[in-house]
Amino acid sequence: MATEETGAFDIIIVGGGLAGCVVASRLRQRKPALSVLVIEAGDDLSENPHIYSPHKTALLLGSDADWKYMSAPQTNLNGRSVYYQAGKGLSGSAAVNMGGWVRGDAQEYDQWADLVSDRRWSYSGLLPYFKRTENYHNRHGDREQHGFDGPIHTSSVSSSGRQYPLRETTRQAWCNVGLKVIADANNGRPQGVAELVSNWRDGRRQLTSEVYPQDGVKIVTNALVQRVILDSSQTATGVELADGRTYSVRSGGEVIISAGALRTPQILLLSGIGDSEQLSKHKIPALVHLPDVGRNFHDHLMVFRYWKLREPEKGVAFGSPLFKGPNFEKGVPPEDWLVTTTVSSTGLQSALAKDENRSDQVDQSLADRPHSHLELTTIYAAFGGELIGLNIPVDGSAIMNFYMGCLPTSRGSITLKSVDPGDAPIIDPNFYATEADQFVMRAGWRLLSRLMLETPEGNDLVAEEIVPEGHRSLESDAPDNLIDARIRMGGMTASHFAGTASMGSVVDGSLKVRDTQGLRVVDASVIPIPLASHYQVAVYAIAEQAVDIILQENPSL
Ligand SMILES: Cc1cc2nc3c(=O)[nH]c(=O)nc-3n(C[C@H](O)[C@H](O)[C@H](O)COP(=O)(O)OP(=O)(O)OC[C@H]3O[C@@H](n4cnc5c(N)ncnc54)[C@H](O)[C@@H]3O)c2cc1C
Repeated sequence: MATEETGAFDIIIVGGGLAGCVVASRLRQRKPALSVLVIEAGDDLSENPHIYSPHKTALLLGSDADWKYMSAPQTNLNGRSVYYQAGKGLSGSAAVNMGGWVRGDAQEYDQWADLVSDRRWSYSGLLPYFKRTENYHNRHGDREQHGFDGPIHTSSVSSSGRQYPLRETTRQAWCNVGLKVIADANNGRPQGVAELVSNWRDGRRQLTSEVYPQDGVKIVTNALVQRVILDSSQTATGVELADGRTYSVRSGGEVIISAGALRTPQILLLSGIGDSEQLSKHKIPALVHLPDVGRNFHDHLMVFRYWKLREPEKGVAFGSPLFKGPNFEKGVPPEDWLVTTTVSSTGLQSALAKDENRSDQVDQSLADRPHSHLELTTIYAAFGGELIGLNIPVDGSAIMNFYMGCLPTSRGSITLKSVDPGDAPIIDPNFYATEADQFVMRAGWRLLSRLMLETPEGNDLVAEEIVPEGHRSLESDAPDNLIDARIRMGGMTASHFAGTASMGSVVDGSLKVRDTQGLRVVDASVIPIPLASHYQVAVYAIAEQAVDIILQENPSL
């Protein structure tokens, strides 16, 4: 039975994740008189013993701080379902993430702004907000590009004092495959070999709910929001929880959905906002027909490869008793360089042309200049091999590569499984569905083969590739079908899910849900196209800009 909680708030935020905590904090800092309510499905995670330490991050997988989703079977990944970790609790996925601080390439932000005809979302439009979040580790860094008094302290491998034995070897190997070292990849021009930057601060996670103080914000945890309540003029008047409790916003106030890209579309749909056909299938009254809710789901597909070291006794990888010391506790994963690069434009053009025969939504501009299509790294550890049937001992005898396609053209969806908000939605990233994505991922595979098998440094370092049963090591000239087989076998999410309440179709440039009043979405759902970034940086900036927009555009607050 519905029970109404007393008092009407100025602002109700659904989801106390990364974006929700930023918006709540900044609104109260700017206007202390505002009454702000945050409703979060999970716990306050600040007491969780595994949250703060980089080396305990792996223990959060499958814990109470993880929603523990499985995707729909992926046709193009051998029918496998992919595990989707997502943060559940205050600070959301920022409480469980790896801490990579990767702003991405200005080109995609500019394309986003073009798509929605709103320069606020271009790279230069977002730059003040990237800077507002950031407390950049290099005091001599570029002041045009970096912030030095924001709440999030960044650190690079060297600024944190980490010293890995393979630093010079891996740097040289990347140079030998034709890539250049750059001093700063977080200035909108990331292509090259750059030191990994993260937001571990002296080896400790900066929990969003702490570094963005929640003073004066009313926070309700362990409370699952079922739907937004709309009145007859489609104005948001409050929210209803799965247990029947309701909370109201005062006239002129706002409901902000910040439940993340997997759950925000579910809440919209359960509120009667979405594709009327899907809503009628679930007998939900269709209040606002917005067919794109839950569509345009994009995510980065990532793949690991493993290498047996020639001289494991040298202690260059995690697991060896020689690989230790406080420097190794200041961040994860153990690696020096993050590499961003493009692919051959002629190859990509012909892949895009093949896709065009099947769909009219192919973005040919992806091949018109050198976009940041690939991100790659060498990690001085070997984990996650079980996924492809490998049992690699954690004894320092192996290292691995990670790589991901940054600008996928495959699009998936989030749809309702049922009307029960406790049921996870159907998560279908539709990975590896296009020729363009296959071309890019094969190019990444081949680049790693060159790096590890065809450079002097790789040859000195590596005895052989550790391959799943029935497969062989694949050199850079291996045929497409053999590379595909390995990608289909091991591909998984890089946890950069977005796009399910996209700007331009579901929300407008001011983050307002179309054809409604007093309702916005502020989280990764609004990102309309893939970015060559790790999304926490983008979401911090989106949330910071959202606060300016809300306060500028809503005179009643
Ligand atoms: C395992 C993992 C590793 C990652 N690594 C990195 C990285 O190294 N670098 C990087 O930049 N990015 C990384 N990311 C991505 C980054 O953390 C996310 O993009 C970012 O947190 C998204 O912010 P958000 O506000 O959209 O959603 P979230 O931070 O996920 O917040 C959503 C919140 O809403 C809550 N919620 C959901 N449904 C409801 C409901 N019905 N009622 C009430 N509350 C609800 C959730 O519990 C959650 O707290 C990673 C993500 C994951 C999952």
